[in-house]
Amino acid sequence: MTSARSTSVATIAVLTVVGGLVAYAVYFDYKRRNDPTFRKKLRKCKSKRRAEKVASESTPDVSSSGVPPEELREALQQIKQQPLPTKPEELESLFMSQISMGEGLAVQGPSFYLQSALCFYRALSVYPAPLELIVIYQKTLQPPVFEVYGWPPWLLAVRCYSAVGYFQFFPPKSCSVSLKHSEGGLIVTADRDFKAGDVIYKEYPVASVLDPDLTIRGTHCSRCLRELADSGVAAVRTDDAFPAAYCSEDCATAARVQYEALLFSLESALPPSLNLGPPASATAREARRVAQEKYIEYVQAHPEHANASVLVARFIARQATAETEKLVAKAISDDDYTDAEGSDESYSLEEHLVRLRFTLPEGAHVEQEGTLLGRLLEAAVPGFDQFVTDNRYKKMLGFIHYNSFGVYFGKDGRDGRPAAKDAEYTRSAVGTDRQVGSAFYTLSAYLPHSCAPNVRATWPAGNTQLHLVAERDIKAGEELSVAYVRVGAIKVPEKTPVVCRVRRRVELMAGWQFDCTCTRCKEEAAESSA
Ligand SMILES: C[S@@+](CC[C@H](N)C(=O)[O-])C[C@H]1O[C@@H](n2cnc3c(N)ncnc32)[C@H](O)[C@@H]1O
Repeated sequence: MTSARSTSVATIAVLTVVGGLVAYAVYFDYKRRNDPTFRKKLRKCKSKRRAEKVASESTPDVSSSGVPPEELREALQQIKQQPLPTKPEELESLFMSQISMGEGLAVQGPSFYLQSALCFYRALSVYPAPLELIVIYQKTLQPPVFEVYGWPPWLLAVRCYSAVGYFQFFPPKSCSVSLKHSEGGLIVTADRDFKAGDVIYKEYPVASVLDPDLTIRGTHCSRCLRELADSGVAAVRTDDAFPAAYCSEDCATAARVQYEALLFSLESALPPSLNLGPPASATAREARRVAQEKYIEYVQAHPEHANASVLVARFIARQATAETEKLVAKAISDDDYTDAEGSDESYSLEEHLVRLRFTLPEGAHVEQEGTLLGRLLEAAVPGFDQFVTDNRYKKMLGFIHYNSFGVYFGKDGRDGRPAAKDAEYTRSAVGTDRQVGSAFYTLSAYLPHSCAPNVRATWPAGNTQLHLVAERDIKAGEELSVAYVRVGAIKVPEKTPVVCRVRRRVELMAGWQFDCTCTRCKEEAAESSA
């Protein structure tokens, strides 16, 4: 694959095949081999882009198309409102017709560029891997058509949702559970019988973060949260803006590839092989450093959502880099989406959030934090700030905060976690105050709470790999539930069941704003009123 990346044409062909982008790959390859005009156009575009790149000293002006932004926005809005087909064959046919119409319009001259670009945009919106398609567009379309979008490629990529069915691919069959619609929303059910103690599935988080006190002490891996004394290798430390120590070269590389390079380093946020722009100037690098410093200072001074804030930043970065990972050789294994085997990523990462419940965090603090994160990302990839609007940031924080797990090791977790003034709740069967850090898991996020849960999230590997273990025998089709809070005694047993019940319910209300309706709560309420 590496050698194939030496020419754009080969890159495109390889990328499309690697990504499983059959429709366009077949179309593109067919045209490339059989259509001399297309080949000529491709060569012309390539040399023009090369000449432009050499001539250009600064970041290209992405809104140089001459199309007024309002007109463009309105046109895109209209496209978004058009209903999309649901069947794969209809989507494919829509995709092909838009591509072909877009190409037809593009060759008719500048007055058709907007219409042509809109066709390509519509094709993009039904495409499962938008960034790959954008790269193909960039390499094949005439620059004015490409640039008429007025947005840089990354921004477009993360804006586009896959229209291909999420439930078709998620959760992966190997997890042995299903997501089902029920009256109360989505539930997770067992695909087969399990015995007490069985591991139902294993899952790595999309984003994880070490607790602030451990980050400062540098005792645990910043990515997999493993205790460094346990890892048997010297910690790999980085000089990046955000303090980080890693248990291994693998973890350090994975963190770098997935989020660190984009968020907290001064290196290019885009893999060089994507060739998406000139290198950043010294001024741009300094602006980036300042933006990172300001964001970090702000997050550290506002501990209310300290872990969730970093998780959101890492999630956003992960979302962007996940798309590019498909384009470049992977430096890490494939196992950080749902389980150790990886999953079929025919949907965008953000689709994992949109079906979950969330609370909307309020206050100027959240807005300010979103703005600072937007500026940090903008300094790394121009245009990215438009993606992190106040409202959007608030929602993402709400999703992640509401659905994250507290990662703890051993039976009862750790002692001595500093008490926070405003507790940041995470789901934890031993209590948030015994965790080493927080993590967001795409599949486990769907698990509801029960005070008598039938499954338990455990971390027996001493890192963020979650093992979902059956607490008792489970029948196929049974709904799975975990404890979001401590439901039994840990070290200090509560004196009476009533005290225990009240504490659980208070914590659930404070952390997740719901009144627990589980069978145990109902039974205990009936007993105490009898
Ligand atoms: C992640 S969701 C659980 C899956 C959920 N059925 C859904 O629609 O996504 C968590 C939400 O489910 C509801 N929930 C979970 N456990 C509950 C419980 N024990 N009692 C009442 N509501 C619960 C609450 O509204 C909570 O906000």
